[in-house]
Amino acid sequence: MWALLPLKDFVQAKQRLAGSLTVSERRVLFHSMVEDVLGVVASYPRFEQVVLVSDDPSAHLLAEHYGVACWPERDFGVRGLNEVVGAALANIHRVAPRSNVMVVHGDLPLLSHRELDAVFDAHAELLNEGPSGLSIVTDHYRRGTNILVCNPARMPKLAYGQASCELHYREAQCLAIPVQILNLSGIAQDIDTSGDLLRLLAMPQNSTAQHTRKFLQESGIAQRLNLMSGEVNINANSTAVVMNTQSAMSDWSVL
Ligand SMILES: Nc1nc2c(ncn2[C@@H]2O[C@H](COP(=O)(O)OP(=O)(O)OP(=O)(O)O)[C@@H](O)[C@H]2O)c(=O)[nH]1
Ligand SMILES: O=C(O)[C@H](O)COP(=O)(O)O
Repeated sequence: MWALLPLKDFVQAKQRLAGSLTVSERRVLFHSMVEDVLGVVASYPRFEQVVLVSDDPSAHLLAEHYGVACWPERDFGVRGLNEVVGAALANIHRVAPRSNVMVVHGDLPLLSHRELDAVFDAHAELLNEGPSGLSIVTDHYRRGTNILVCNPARMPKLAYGQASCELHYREAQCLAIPVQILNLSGIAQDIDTSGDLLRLLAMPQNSTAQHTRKFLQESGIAQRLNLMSGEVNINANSTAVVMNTQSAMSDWSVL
């Protein structure tokens, strides 16, 4: 099994956090999450090869540091996550035609060897049904595809974006490729929004997400987000009071 990590330009990453984090905070946050993911993936003994696909110089430095490969995205001559992952899978198929590939996203700081074991074991079981299979590890909302395990020789058209879990699942079914959706709590917790960051910060500390937690604490982002979420609650409470007042007033007018 190969691991493939597509990483967009670090300054472009995590746009959905633009309302709460500055550009440079988003860049360092993404770097920290990628370090957490790479720490786990690069030391996982069941991967034959780990390869990043990115044009960002930071990705190339990280690859060197963790002793993994990094393919420049520009070499593929395509743009967009689906196209880049598709081209990289085709390349893996050329150099290692018998290998399956696990596509892992960079925003999964809670990834662990224990959960990778669970994905490997579940996928091996799926392959008892035939030579190809598709395993999707989805997110908390069962919408996204945080990890995809596939055989590049026989797989559905990639559909990362909105509701990709369902699209990947249905397309595999149409092509009669055995397919399964896996729920694993660490992998399910990708970091897209400030709510995701608050959930991560509220979790008991363990050996996962260490770079990410350290950055959030030392940068002051953790304190800032907690403060902001307190303010949101206060505002939500006052809105509730106003609504009660209004309904009380309408009761009065009815009387
Ligand atoms: N190499 C490469 N990786 C990509 C590209 N687009 C997304 N990715 C990576 O794919 C994974 C999922 O990314 P997205 O959810 O699309 O983007 P994101 O940066 O996590 O979040 P948003 O900017 O808020 O959408 C992350 O590891 C990204 O870095 C791309 O065009 N090229
Ligand atoms: O289709 C998907 O699952 C997304 O592109 C994955 O990434 P996100 O959950 O970070 O958006």
